[in-house]
Amino acid sequence: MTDYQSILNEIYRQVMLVKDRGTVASYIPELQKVNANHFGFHLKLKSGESYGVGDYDVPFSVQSISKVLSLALAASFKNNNILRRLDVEPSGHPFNQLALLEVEHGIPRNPFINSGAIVIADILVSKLDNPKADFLNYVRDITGDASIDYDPIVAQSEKTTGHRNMAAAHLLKTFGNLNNDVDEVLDFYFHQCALSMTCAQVSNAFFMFANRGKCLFKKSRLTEQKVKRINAIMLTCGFYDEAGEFAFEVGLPGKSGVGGGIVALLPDHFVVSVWSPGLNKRGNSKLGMQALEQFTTKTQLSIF
Ligand SMILES: NC(=O)CC[C@H](N)C(=O)O
Repeated sequence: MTDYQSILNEIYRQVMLVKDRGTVASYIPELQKVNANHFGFHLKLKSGESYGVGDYDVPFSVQSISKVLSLALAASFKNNNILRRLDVEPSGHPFNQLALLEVEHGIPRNPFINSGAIVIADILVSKLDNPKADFLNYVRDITGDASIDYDPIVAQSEKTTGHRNMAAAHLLKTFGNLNNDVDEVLDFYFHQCALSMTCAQVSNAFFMFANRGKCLFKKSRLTEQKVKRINAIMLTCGFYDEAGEFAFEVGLPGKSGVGGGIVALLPDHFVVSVWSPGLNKRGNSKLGMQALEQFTTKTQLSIF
């Protein structure tokens, strides 16, 4: 039997030797205060068994990792019109790029770049009675963990500095691809990104994507077919202009966030979550990518 804990310990030992941990995100001022030396790694097998090393129980700002959960909730509604309002192609550009949105008439390339996630936020604002509370309850529900919450300071920090997202939302509005009030949609989006979760909680939230739509203790609202599709979008678009590199090095569907978290999964096998706040040039966790590459190499478990 594979000794997962020893594999995690070995990865931890190796990443601790790395000198260049990347750069902590600074465009959201509150994120810059996070200590770059954190490192957490958590593995959850389909059987429910869990393994962790380092700071896997320390909460961090999940940022764009939340975009998969908002997509999952939006996709669970009938008549969501998702595929009429955005595409499912990799953008090959940074997550906050605006040029493509203008050229492509307000149809975002995919739900994981910011403009696409803002369209998904618009759908949720339309569908939910109390968008922020209902989305939080959804995340608590799929993880079975009522302690998960937003970090209001991070949300406020992004609200005061998120001019590119404001520009994206206004551009979407001019193309008729944003139905609600721009400020209301962005307030929801900034809170969604400011969810504070540990690696262990992120693994639990993403368990349903590795388990054909079933959460740890209950059925999710997602059909198997929708899970298959969301996993495909994670593989092709989860890392923006580094999606190819992640598939090449790690070989799993996954999603990153500028808080330094990455979650990845092998359908029917496991979910793995890693957190190291230092980012590479493309805004993905530098050590996180390295640790996941080691994990799929050592275990020989990837979709390829
Ligand atoms: N890649 C990310 O994690 C970006 C999320 C961040 N909240 C933003 O909108 O810029």
